[in-house]
Amino acid sequence: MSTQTIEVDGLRQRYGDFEAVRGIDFSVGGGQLFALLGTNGAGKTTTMEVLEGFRPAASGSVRLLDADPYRNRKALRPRVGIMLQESGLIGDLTVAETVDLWRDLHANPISQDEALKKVDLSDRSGVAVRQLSGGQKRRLDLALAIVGRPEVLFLDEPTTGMDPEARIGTWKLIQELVAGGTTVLLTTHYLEEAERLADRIAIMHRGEIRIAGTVPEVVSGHGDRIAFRVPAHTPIDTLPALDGRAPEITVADGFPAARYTVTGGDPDGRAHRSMAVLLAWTAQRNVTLDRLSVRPASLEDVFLSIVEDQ
Ligand SMILES: Nc1ncnc2c1ncn2[C@@H]1O[C@H](COP(=O)(O)OP(=O)(O)OP(=O)(O)O)[C@@H](O)[C@H]1O
Repeated sequence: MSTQTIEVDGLRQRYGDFEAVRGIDFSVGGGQLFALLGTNGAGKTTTMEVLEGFRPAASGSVRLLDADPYRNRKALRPRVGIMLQESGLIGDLTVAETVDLWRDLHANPISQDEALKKVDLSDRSGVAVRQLSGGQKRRLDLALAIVGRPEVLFLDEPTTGMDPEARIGTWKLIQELVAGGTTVLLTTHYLEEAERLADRIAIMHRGEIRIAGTVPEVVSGHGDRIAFRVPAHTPIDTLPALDGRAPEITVADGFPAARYTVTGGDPDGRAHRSMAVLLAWTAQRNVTLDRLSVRPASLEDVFLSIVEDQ
C-alpha cells in the first residue's frame, strides 16, 4: 500500500511517433498541492489525463489513491474532481441547473447554494451558461469539480481568463480545500499561482521534468542577480567580470544597463564579494550606479533558464 495519494514512476506517453512525456517521476502526499509548470506543449495536460484515467500509461506506472486510474476509473470517479482546460458546459442550461445536474452524479454533494457561493457565482444562478463570461465559466467549472467533495482534485490551468479578484478568490478556495485535506494536482502558467499555493512544484519542458521540489529548493543554487544602470558615456567595456562572467549589457532609454548572474564563489555572502569588486570599480572611475539592485534568483529566472537552455 502506498503512502502517497498520487504516484508517477517512469511515465512515458506517445501520440503516434511523437513522445509527449519522456519518463517522468513524482509523487504527491495526501492533503498536499503539487503544481506542474512548463512551456506550452511540455506534457502537463497529457500527464494529468493519464492520472485522470482518460488513457492508460503507455509505459511506466501511475497510481491514484492506491489504484490504477485507468482500470479503476469507475470506482475512483466519485472520489476525484476534475477541472479540464476546456469545459464541456451546456450553453442552454442555467448555472443552477448545471450545478444540480452535477450534484445528481454524486452520493453526498455539497448544496447548490454552497457550490455557487464558494466560486462567487450566487448572483448568476438563473443565467444561461452561454451568457457567462470566460472567467465566470472557469468558476462554474471549478464549482462542478468540487461539488462531490473530492479527495483528489485535478485543476488544469484553473485561473486562466479570470480577473485578478476572481483569481485571488479562487486561490483562497483552493487553499481552504487543501487545508481541509484535499490533495490537488494543478497545472498553471502563472508562476505566482504556483508560488502561493504549491507545497512542491515541477517544471516540465519537452516531456521531461527538469527540476522539482519546494520553491526555495528549486531557486536555491541559481544564484543572485545584480542589476544597475550607468550614466551614458561610461566606459562599460571596462566593467569587471564577476564570478567569472562578463555583464549582460542592454541599452534602455539611452542608458547602458548591466546585469550579472552570480552563482558561486562566495559561499556565505552570495553576491557580497562580487559587490565589493563592483563598488571598487565605481570608486576608481567615480561612477554612480543608478537603480542598483541585488536579489536572489526568482522562480521566473529559473523557469527562463530552463526554457532558454534548449
Ligand atoms: N491528441 C493529441 N494528438 C497528438 N499530439 C498531441 C495530442 N495531445 C497533445 N499532443 C501533443 O503533445 C504535446 C504535449 O501536449 P500537452 O497538452 O500535454 O502539453 P501542455 O504542457 O499541457 O501544454 P499547454 O501548456 O500548452 O497546455 C504537445 O506537443 C501537443 O501538441
